[in-house]
Amino acid sequence: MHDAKTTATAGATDRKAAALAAFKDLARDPGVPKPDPILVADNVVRRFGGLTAVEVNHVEVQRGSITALIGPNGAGKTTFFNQLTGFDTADSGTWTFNGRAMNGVPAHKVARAGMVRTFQLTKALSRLTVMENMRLGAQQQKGENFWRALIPSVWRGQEEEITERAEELLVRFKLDAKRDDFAGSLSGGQRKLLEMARALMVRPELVMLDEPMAGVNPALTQSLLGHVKDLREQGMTVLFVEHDMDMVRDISDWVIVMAQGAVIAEGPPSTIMSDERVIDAYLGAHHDAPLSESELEAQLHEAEAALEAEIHETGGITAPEPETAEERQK
Ligand SMILES: Nc1ncnc2c1ncn2[C@@H]1O[C@H](COP(=O)(O)OP(=O)(O)OP(=O)(O)O)[C@@H](O)[C@H]1O
Repeated sequence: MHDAKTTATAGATDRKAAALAAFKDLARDPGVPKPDPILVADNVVRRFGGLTAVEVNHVEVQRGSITALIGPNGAGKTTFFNQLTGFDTADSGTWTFNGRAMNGVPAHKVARAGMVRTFQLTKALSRLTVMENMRLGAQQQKGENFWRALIPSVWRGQEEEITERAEELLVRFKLDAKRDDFAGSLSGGQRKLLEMARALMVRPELVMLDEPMAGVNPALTQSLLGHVKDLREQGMTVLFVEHDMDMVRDISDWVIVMAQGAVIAEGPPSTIMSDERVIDAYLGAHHDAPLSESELEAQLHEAEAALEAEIHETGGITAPEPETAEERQK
């Protein structure tokens, strides 16, 4: 039965309710099948020398949900993200996004297919302005099309569309006043917002966030949480890695737990931390000391160098490729 109140708030409540309904009767087993998975991974293995960083037998991510991926330090969460999004090459394994095989697909094509990620250490290039970072989000995630770039009327139209989309997102993320500031002048939290806004330039279906709350001061916490919930309200699927259990409890519909490279448990956020397998994994884990300022800075430089190399490969920040349904299928 629909009364006036439920109708008035239908947009927000329906999405959350639909996500929760999808998980309602699921077993709490690792790899449990979901009613409508957008992402399905099988036997994904990544080794570094003698260390097996990832060994995921089977996992599914439910479409339209906010799913948290948690686990102790070194569990393989970021490495697993890297495999799925084409930023690193798995030793073996297969995975599909919307039913389409994605293993071996390079990062910009993964993004073009509608699956984007953000980074633990934000990759916002500090020597580019906020707007330039946004424009780069459209181009860099989509790759270059040499022939289209030769037809000025085509790319001029796209340039306008890209600028318009960037402006719209900057307003939504309250970064429009910073449009012409260097990304390097932003606070940690503002960089996280920029990273999320930049990922949305390609209108993704699945947004993968790597520790969206790390380094964010409390003043921006609620705003970031709101933006993540908003992604689901707009029909996107969210998979995020996070250590902050308050955030996990607050926003996720379902939690997947990794330890020592494998998925060891799944369940609702309200009870997952009382699962014995999860307690054992956290108690048995080696706890790293938090990174020092200089270690964080060094990692940021490394991430920027990697991104700069990537930009160099894809050829700068001009002449982005158009986005059409036909192009996305390629
Ligand atoms: N490029 C690499 N070379 C060698 N070992 C690596 C590399 N990347 C990750 N590892 C190792 O793989 C394991 C998994 O690391 P990963 O960063 O994926 O874990 P995580 O769950 O994301 O951890 P955290 O929560 O601390 O970010 C760790 O033991 C890590 O040291």
